[in-house]
Amino acid sequence: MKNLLALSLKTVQGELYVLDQTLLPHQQNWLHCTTVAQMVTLIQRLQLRGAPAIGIGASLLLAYRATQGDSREQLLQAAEILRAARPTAVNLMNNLDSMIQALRQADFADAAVACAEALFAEDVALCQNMAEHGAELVQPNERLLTHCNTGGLATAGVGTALGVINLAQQQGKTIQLWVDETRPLLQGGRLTAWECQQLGIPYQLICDNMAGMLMARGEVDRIFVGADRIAANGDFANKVGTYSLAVLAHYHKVPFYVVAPHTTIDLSCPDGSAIPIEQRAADEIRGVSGAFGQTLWAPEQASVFNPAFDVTPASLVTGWVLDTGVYNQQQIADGVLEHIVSH
Ligand SMILES: CSC[C@H]1O[C@H](OP(=O)(O)O)[C@H](O)[C@@H]1O
Repeated sequence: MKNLLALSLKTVQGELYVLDQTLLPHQQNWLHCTTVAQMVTLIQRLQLRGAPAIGIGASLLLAYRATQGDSREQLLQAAEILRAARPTAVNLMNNLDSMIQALRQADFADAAVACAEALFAEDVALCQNMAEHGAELVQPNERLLTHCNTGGLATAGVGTALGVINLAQQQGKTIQLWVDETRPLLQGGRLTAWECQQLGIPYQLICDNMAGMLMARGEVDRIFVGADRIAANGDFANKVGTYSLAVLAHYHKVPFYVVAPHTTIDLSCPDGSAIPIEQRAADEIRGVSGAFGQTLWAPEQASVFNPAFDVTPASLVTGWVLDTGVYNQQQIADGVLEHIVSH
């Protein structure tokens, strides 16, 4: 395997390493990943997270196993196990389906390595294309808002929504960014804040429940979020809290954009109701770290509802920023997503 370098993934002399995102921003700990079970755990614990990144990480692990002499049958079984690691982000399934096709070739080991490397390179290019299309929407001095983490940590390239925001900043548009902390795992407060500090993006961290009052005060000009799966009608699943943001944006007439590569589109989902939503452990919500280093716990007996994602209907979306361009509701209703996926 080639040496590959992304913010949360790298291959060095044929070995695969994953940056443990649960320890960011305070520790940068690269984990050497050699087994399927290890990769499944990394994905399920969100040590490796972000729709594109988990698809690429799983594919690179499969390619690594191929270089270690695993048989085609072992690799096909591994692909099915990896494919089921998390249920919502369709990039995982799409990428592994490409790997499964490669494993059906006669020279399956070389084909698997080539496929994983191609998926990595593809995502780098898709991220750049999304950034360029999306940054054109941003006007100078706008106050932008984003939810969760959609930067380099979540992809192989510059990111999706945060890639758009970063390029607008690089173009000298002097934007400001409101960063939703994104309860319960603080992908915004820990990861987007960390990326913004490295990128020099001026940001202010807010609790998710503050976005509404900022919009009411006219302090949000445009919102960019990512996606884990986009249905054929343009509905999409993204980190929980996205739907609430979209409703508030609609009410306050704030332009609301979803940014995703075409590898996030799933035409087998006719609308958002068909998107499987991952349910996660109760303790992710029951436990909150206090300001003095202690953990504040809700009652152990507390019954908890902890969906990792929610679904935003296309009717609340101003535009879809994809690697192929920016699309409005009419274009989505006219079936542009099917055209994009089939070409
Ligand atoms: C470009 S990442 C897309 C998406 O993935 C994140 O979910 P998670 O942190 O659970 O992997 C979040 O929904 C991002 O918007």
